[in-house]
Amino acid sequence: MGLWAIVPVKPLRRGKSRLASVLSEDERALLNFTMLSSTLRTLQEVEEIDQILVVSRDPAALSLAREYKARTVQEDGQPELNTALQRATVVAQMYAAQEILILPADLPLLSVSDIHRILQRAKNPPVVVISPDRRNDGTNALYMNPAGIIEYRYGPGSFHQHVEQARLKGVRVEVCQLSTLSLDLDLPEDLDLLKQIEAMQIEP
Ligand SMILES: Nc1nc2c(ncn2[C@@H]2O[C@H](COP(=O)(O)OP(=O)(O)OP(=O)(O)O)[C@@H](O)[C@H]2O)c(=O)[nH]1
Ligand SMILES: C=C(OP(=O)(O)O)C(=O)O
Repeated sequence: MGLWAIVPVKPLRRGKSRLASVLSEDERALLNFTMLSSTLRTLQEVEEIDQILVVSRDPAALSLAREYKARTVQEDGQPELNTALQRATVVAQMYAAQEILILPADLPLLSVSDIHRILQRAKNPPVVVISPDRRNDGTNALYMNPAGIIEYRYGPGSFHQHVEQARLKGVRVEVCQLSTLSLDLDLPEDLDLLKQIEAMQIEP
């Protein structure tokens, strides 16, 4: 069944640990909750997405996902992002998903138009579309058609790793640079940048 968007989420109280020097545990949990809600709201607005799937080991994250009519995959075993995504992809394939779009829950400026831009580049499969982070190091959005055509290589240098995976499989790669989607909140400097952007937007 069509296009599935998969959102991986760490336990809400544990995610964004690299912001611990500037945010308390409660603040990080609230930030994670807010960013997951906003990601799910944005995905719900994209008509082309047939199903949202959230993979997490946190019952609170999974329960929030269900409020947005998302399907859920409960993670178990050793926490590992690529394993979690692989498992979620197998579930999507069981429902005959043809296309997969992976979006982490830490993209505070993600918009519907970002997703449309990715989907515009996704014509004529087989194809992999990658939106890197602003450092051209990580992978902020990863689209593939058909589902499962490449293996997940999230972690340091994942942008180049995913490009390489696609090349190994002989699949066309589209790199989609989008300024809003390129900001993921990892480090205190990313939070500072977000605050600057938000301040600019509310000025007359
Ligand atoms: N389901 C699942 N999601 C994960 C896992 N690791 C990371 N994620 C999610 O994948 C996305 C990208 O992860 P990171 O940018 O490393 O975020 P993070 O792990 O919260 O950040 P740090 O704790 O600071 O390393 C975020 O939405 C995370 O919640 C995992 O083991 N399982
Ligand atoms: C795991 C990743 O996320 P980040 O770089 O945000 O930690 C990645 O982009 O591969």
